Amino acid sequence: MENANSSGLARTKSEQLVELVVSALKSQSSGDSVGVADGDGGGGGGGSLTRKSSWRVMGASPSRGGGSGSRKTHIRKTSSGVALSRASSSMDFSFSFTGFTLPPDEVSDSRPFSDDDIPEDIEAGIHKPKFEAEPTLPIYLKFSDVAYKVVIKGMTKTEEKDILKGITGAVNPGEVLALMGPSGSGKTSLLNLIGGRLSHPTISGTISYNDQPYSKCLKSRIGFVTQDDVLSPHLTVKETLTYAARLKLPKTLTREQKEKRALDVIYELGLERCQDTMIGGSFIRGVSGGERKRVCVGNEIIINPSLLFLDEPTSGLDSTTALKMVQMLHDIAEAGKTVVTTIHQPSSRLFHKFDKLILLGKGNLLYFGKASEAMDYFQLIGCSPLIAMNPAEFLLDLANGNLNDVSVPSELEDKLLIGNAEIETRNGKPSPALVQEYLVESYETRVAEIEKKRLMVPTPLDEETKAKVTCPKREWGASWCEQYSILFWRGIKERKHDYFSWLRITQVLSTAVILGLLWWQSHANNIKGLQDQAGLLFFIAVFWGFFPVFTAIFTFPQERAMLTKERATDMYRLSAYFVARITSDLPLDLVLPVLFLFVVYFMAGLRLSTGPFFLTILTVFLCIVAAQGLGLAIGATLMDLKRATTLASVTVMTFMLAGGFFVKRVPIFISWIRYLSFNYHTYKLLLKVQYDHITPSINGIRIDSGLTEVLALVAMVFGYRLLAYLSLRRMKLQA
Ligand SMILES: Nc1ncnc2c1ncn2[C@@H]1O[C@H](COP(=O)(O)OP(=O)(O)OP(=O)(O)O)[C@@H](O)[C@H]1O
Repeated sequence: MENANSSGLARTKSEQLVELVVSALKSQSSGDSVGVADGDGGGGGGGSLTRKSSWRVMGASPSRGGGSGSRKTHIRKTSSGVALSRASSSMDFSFSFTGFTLPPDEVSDSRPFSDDDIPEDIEAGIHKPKFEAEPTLPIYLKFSDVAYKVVIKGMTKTEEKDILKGITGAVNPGEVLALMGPSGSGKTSLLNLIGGRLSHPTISGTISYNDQPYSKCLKSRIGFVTQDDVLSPHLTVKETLTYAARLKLPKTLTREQKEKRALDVIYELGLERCQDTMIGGSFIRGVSGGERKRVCVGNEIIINPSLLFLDEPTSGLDSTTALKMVQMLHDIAEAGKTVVTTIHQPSSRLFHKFDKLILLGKGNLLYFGKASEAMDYFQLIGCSPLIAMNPAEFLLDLANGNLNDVSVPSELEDKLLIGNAEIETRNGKPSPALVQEYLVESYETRVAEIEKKRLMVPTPLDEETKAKVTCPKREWGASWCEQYSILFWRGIKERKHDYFSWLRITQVLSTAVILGLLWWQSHANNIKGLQDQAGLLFFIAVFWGFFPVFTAIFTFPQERAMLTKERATDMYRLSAYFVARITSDLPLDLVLPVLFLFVVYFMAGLRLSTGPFFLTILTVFLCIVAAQGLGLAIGATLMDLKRATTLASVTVMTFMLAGGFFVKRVPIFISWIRYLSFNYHTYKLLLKVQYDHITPSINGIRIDSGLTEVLALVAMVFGYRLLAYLSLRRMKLQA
């Protein structure tokens, strides 16, 4: 093993410190981080951040990038202590809110990277200049007797289901609270409730933040990492975090400071090597699962939150990566944050990283207290493992009511002796329901009251600090114009892949060539030729009415999860998002029709003059933008792709039939429908552009000034979009 002394780069700090670290390394056989307190640093109980120096001493392997077999020693000093880790075997990233540090030079290599890779700059032992992070408000979270039920409407009857039944708990700054329990026990519901994400008339109990109720301004102090990683697949790690920083961080910071904060987070989370790699998704190879999770965490910690909630941050990760993740949460808490996380089946090493634990079973509270004391508590009530067991496995077995390899409490044994078949399972153990009942009762009689009394003790903060969790109005990180500009460019980056896909270009160009060949050098100098060309113009009006509708209906249903997540943290105004979304589509949407018309116009020999050519392009643009509006409105109103595509196909077909080409004599009671059809207005405008110098009417359609058609299309452009916007607003209220 190499140690710090072997690195020439590490000799810039005092020999004493290096010795201290080396001895710590020797004593550390597990590979976990070792923190050596320097003064009163470590705990973070008070929660406020102090300015700290931050430097790292790295025992680098001789070659940058490191041989696969080499072990690397990481030493980090902060004023709160010296942190050391051996990255090859364990932690290759750690979090320190002891002050953001300058990131290394950008690493050009963007290959997908393994979680075990060690960032080159860390190996090189570059000294990081200190960064001043604003201290965060310490938040004491308490919740008492929290209950939540839902009404489930069945085919025949409606019944109430208790999701949470009187849950009590608390977590302080500097602590990590783990919510554990079997699947469906209510962990996510509890997390959403205490994270201010769930409001429902059936919720009862009290939840307080520094003894104050939830207020909207807490949103900017809370980070919430959801179970599903909602990220844009086409953005790189760096882009994702930079956009988040620019939108979320306060207006008082400059753009450069915000971008630097994003780089600091990348550095703190050990994401340097993949910062230029796309996030990826189902169809695009991107970063690894562990990196993805870290990006999600980065997205939330970028605002330097006081309270961090995480829903299953370790799900889908291997045990080493999961341990790194939990170690990181531990580091975040140590910097004075309050961390609450749900966890499924932690390894025993991971279990011991939690300060407090809540064990849930079918919505009941089975244990709340120090994680380290959970085993003692269950031993006290007569449930001890009979074989060596991972504590988490033991607790989950209990929460499931499974007493295999666990001693049966005497109280339950007595009940079994009475010989009631309903309470006994085949292997002679008490039934899960009976075990659950016993555990709930034991907790209620032995612990619950004491814990509730403890919660009554006021938070150790002065009134002014406590009041900081309430505020009259919310603050945006950026002005409306900045939000618009950031979201506009983000939209362009996200979707440029879709728009310029070769498939789409081939589709449009091949249609154009086929049309050009079918109408090759057609002439409008006789009635038959005129009618033929009118057919082509009608097809153009239908083609460019059809495509935009069917691409636009996907817009909001596909972005719903992202929009809900980002709006939940007040990242931007809905209006800024909406305007950015619809305008960022425009330049890209207008390129393809220009290509299309260049091919068709000249191959088909339409009116060869500059004015009509550009007016044709303008007419098609107007048609596209109006049709897009319809697609956006349908998508935003229904928010369900199946229903949206069904409605869109019926509407588009109706508009096409009412477009004035197929039926000339429409019954009066239904003839109004043509005025709703953008195909009709586009067709009329195209006829005007091509033939107003030849004839006053074609196929029974009168050619007039064209003003009505332009006004109708403009009204559709704005009207449909307004409808879409209002539907999104309504969706937000429901979310
Ligand atoms: N809105 C709801 N309507 C109906 N049932 C609900 C609702 N919300 C939660 N539930 C039910 O409540 C129970 C707890 O759900 P929750 O998601 O909180 O569990 P969990 O412990 O987080 O599960 P997992 O570990 O599988 O994610 C589940 O049985 C779930 O089906």
